[in-house]
Order: sequence, then C-alpha cells, then structure tokens
Amino acid sequence: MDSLLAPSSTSSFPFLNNNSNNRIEHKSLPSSLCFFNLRKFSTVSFGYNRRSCRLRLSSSRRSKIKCSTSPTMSSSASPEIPQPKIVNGPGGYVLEDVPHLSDYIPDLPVYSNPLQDNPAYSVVKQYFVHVDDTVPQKIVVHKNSPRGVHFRRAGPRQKIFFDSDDVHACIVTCGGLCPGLNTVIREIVCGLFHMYGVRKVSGIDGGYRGFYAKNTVHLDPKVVNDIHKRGGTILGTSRGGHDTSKIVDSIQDRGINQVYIIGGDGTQRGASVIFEEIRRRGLKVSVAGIPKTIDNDIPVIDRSFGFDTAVEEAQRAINAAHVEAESFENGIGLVKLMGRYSGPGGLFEYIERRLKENGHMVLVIAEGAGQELLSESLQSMTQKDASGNKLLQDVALWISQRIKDHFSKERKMTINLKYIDPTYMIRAIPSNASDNVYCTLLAQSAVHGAMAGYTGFTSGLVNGRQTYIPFYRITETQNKVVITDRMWARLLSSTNQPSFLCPKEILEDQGHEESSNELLDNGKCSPN
Ligand SMILES: Nc1ncnc2c1ncn2[C@@H]1O[C@H](COP(=O)(O)OP(=O)(O)O)[C@@H](O)[C@H]1O
Ligand SMILES: O=P(O)(O)OC[C@H]1O[C@](O)(COP(=O)(O)O)[C@@H](O)[C@@H]1O
Ligand SMILES: [Mg+2]
Repeated sequence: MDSLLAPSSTSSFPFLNNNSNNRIEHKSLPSSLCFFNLRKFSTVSFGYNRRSCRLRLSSSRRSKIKCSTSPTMSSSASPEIPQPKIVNGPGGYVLEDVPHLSDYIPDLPVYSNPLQDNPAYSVVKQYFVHVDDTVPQKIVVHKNSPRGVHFRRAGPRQKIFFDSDDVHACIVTCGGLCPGLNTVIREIVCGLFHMYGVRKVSGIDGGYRGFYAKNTVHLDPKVVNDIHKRGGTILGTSRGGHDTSKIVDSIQDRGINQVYIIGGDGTQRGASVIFEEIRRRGLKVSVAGIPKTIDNDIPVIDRSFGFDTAVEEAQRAINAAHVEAESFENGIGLVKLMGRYSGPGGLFEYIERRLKENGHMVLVIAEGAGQELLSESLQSMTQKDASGNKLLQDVALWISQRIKDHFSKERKMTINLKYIDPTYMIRAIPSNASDNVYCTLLAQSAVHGAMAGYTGFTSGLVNGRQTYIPFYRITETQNKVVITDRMWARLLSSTNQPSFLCPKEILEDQGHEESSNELLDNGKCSPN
C-alpha cells in the first residue's frame, strides 16, 4: 500500500477494555492581470441553536464573552438548548471550547489511547496533546492587548472515550466538489484503522440523503488505498436532502457512533443540526466536521484543503488567457473563477486605457459578480438550488458580450476577446502534494478528536495549528475579501489595477468587524 505521509503501520494494537455498547440506550501572475472584485457580501443564518446573547456576536465579540456564566466553564443549562462552552482566563484569555460527550452523558468509561503502544509513536516524547493546549485566533497582539479568543488544540489525547472494537464510524461528503475529498476520506479510514485499530467504517452514498435513502458502502484501507489519486469523491455528493430526524434515525438504527462530515458552509450547518439532534436524544455519537471550500468562504480557518490545488489549476487557465491575449492585437483574456457573492464596479475605461498602454490584458471575474446587473433581463436572480444557494447566471459570458459591444459599437475599436471557463475543471481534479498533506492532518485531527469524545466540532487550521472549532463559529458568517486589508492592497499593487470601489463601499468595509487596517487616503470610483 502506498502511503501519504500517514502512519501506515498495518499492525493492530492491543485494546484495553472490551466494554461493549457505545450507544446509550435511552437514547506568479501576469502583470496585465486584473481581478474583478472578488468580494463576498452575504451573511448567513445560524445553524446552531444558540441563546439570544450569541446572536449579538457578529456585531460585538465582547457580548459573547459576557454570555459565559462561570469563570471556568459554562456547561449547558438545558438539554434542549446547548450553550457555547466559553472558558475565561486571566489577561483576557477566552477559550471557545467544543462540546464533549461527557457534557451530556454521565459516567462514560475512559480508555487509554492505543497509540501509546504504537511502535511508530512510542519513541516520541509528549506525543499526546496536553489537555490545556489551546491556539490563539489572533497572533498579532500589542503589549497590553487581551490574550483573546483561543481554540482547543487538535491531536491525540492520552485518554479516549471509545473502545476501538465498539466504534462504527461513517463518512459523508456533501455539497460541491473540491480537490482532496478522496484524500480526506482515505485518511479518516486509514487513521481509524491504523492509529486506533477501528474495524468498522461505512461510507454514506451521495451526501446527506444517502443516510436514509441508500445503502452504506464498506470502507477499509484496501478500498481507499488509491483514491487520493482521483478527483471527486468516491462516496458521491449532493445538494439538498437534509432531513435531520431521518438522518439521526439512520445513525441510531445502524449503530453508528462517529460521524465524519466533509463539506462546505451548508454542510457544516447541516452537521451542526445533526449534532444538536444527537445531543437532544442523548446518544453517544461524536460528530466531526471537515471543512471544504473551493472559494475560501469558510471563516476562522486559514484555508480549506483543495485551495492550493485550485489556485494552481486556476493559474493554468489564467496563463492560457494571457498567452491568447498577448498573441492578438487588443487581446483580452477573460477567465471566470468560482466565488458566489461578488459585485463589480466600472470597467470599460480601464480596459481601454490598459489596452492602449499594454496592447493586451487579462480579466479574472468571480462567478457571482454583477448578478444584479444580469437580473435586469433575467428573472432567475431569486432561483435557488436544492440547498438554498442562489443560482447564478454566467456573468463572464454576459460581460464578454458587453465588452465586445462597447468596443465595436461605441468605440469602433477592434478587440480580440477569449473567454475561458475553467470552474468545474478546477474543482474536479485530484489534490496536489501540499493539499494531500493538509488533508491528512485534518483527517487525523478529526479522528483524534472523535476518539477523545469531542463532538460538534470542525477540524481546522488556525494560524498554522490544527484546532477543534465549535460549529457555530464556522457557520455564523461567511468569509469575504476585506477590501481594506493588506491582502487586497497586495493584490491591487501586484496586478496594478484600480479597486473599482466607491468611497462609500470602502467605508462600509471598514465597518466590517474583521477589518483591522485603516484607509490611508480617499478612494475614487473611476479608474485612474
Ligand atoms: N442550514 C442548513 N441546515 C441543514 N442542512 C443544510 C443547511 N444548509 C445546507 N444544508 C445541507 O448541506 C448540504 C450541502 O450544502 P451546500 O450548500 O449544497 O454545499 P456546501 O456544503 O458545499 O456549501 C446539502 O445537503 C444541504 O441540504
Ligand atoms: O453547479 P453546482 O454543483 O451547484 O456548483 C456550483 C457552485 O459550487 C461551488 O463551486 C462551491 O459551492 P459550495 O461550496 O456550496 O459547494 C460554487 O462556487 C458554485 O457556484
Ligand atoms: Mg457553500
């Protein structure tokens, strides 16, 4: 079997206790490149059943900290409404902790981690993560600033809450494709088998609805051995079909006690309500999310697996557009990339100036840009897919026609425009080496977390460290490009493009809570 940097020992481990039933019975870009406002504006509804004080969170992080009732840890006050677990410490330290099975199931048996007998790890000092290890969300601090929000550090724990013989894990992939899905599946399976000696792992066929509408797929290291070399997901995926009670009934009926859910923002919202229902029923079932997004719209985490691969593939399309544009007089290469919630500003004058200066240019446009402009003639603006995401018109096709019309009819200027749409190619390819490493870490972190009894968490990288993030932090908002921070400034300066934004939009963006940098001078609407 070939290995992906995962510990691939095939030996089984001695298990300590055969304590039976896990179920609780009751229960380098071209210089002529121009990125066309890759912004995201939307906010989303909460998938976590939180108290009203949590709902004020997005406008003020402080109000959240006040929700904590105890100086150490606030556990759930009611079995129906789980509260966030907030731990306050000295110096403004805050831990946004993840739920644990022992929060709602008393007297759970505890087992020693079989990894301690694993020859691969026996030589490593302090292999187990210290129970108090946490990772700060913000690493840039001032001398007197509070220590701020932290997340629990991911990794193997000395004590675990499942007897490996009793584990029946399942894996499901939902939403759109993303490079690396198969690698994550592979590494969850291999991690469970090789690190913990688990023998029962089922795949859910075709996304959430597969829980109740399809048979499960048997998974073991042999079955998943080669799958990281393929794009897509061997389990299949879908949008819609999230019926919480039917899903949890199926989990209960099949005796599943660890659920690994791989998917985007919608999927994590779905995972959050599954976790809530499991908790409400008092089941000993850990729910772990592994976040994926092709356009980086999931908050808190550094980046999604697959993003590196997607950028690499997008670069090939952009390079092709550049070659085409460079080879023709007044050549314009137009590339559409994924990114749902985006909006454009003025453009034609800038294109003309750029063509006069350079003779060619490349435009990159987000799929969600300018939907309101297209919708003047099309009524599909309000149409949604099965998951509730708005259906998008092809803005790049529309804008390429508008550019052609503008230059031929109004400017009497000949242009050569080539439009490349690499969107589905980008997300359907296998992940590259660096994403494979990332997939492995995410998958192993999720496995360690579930085995340790944590639940209702997403496994994610924060400031380069693996963490467990409570679902509500992943689902409460969507990442957007902050047009007043240094990343956007770097993009503008490296592509030498104007921002196309009005001062009003910039001011609005400065009001965004994540935006930390001040605007230095007045923005202008027109390209100059
Ligand atoms: N608020 C929600 N509550 C429950 N399930 C949801 C929610 N939002 C999305 N889902 C489910 O999550 C799955 C994936 O969502 P989708 O938005 O299509 O993709 P992604 O997870 O990639 O963003 C779908 O099966 C959808 O029904
Ligand atoms: O045609 P589909 O399957 O709806 O996919 C298109 C959408 O999927 C995405 O690539 C990713 O969206 P999700 O993260 O919701 O899966 C979007 O950028 C795009 O609009
Ligand atoms: Mg999504």
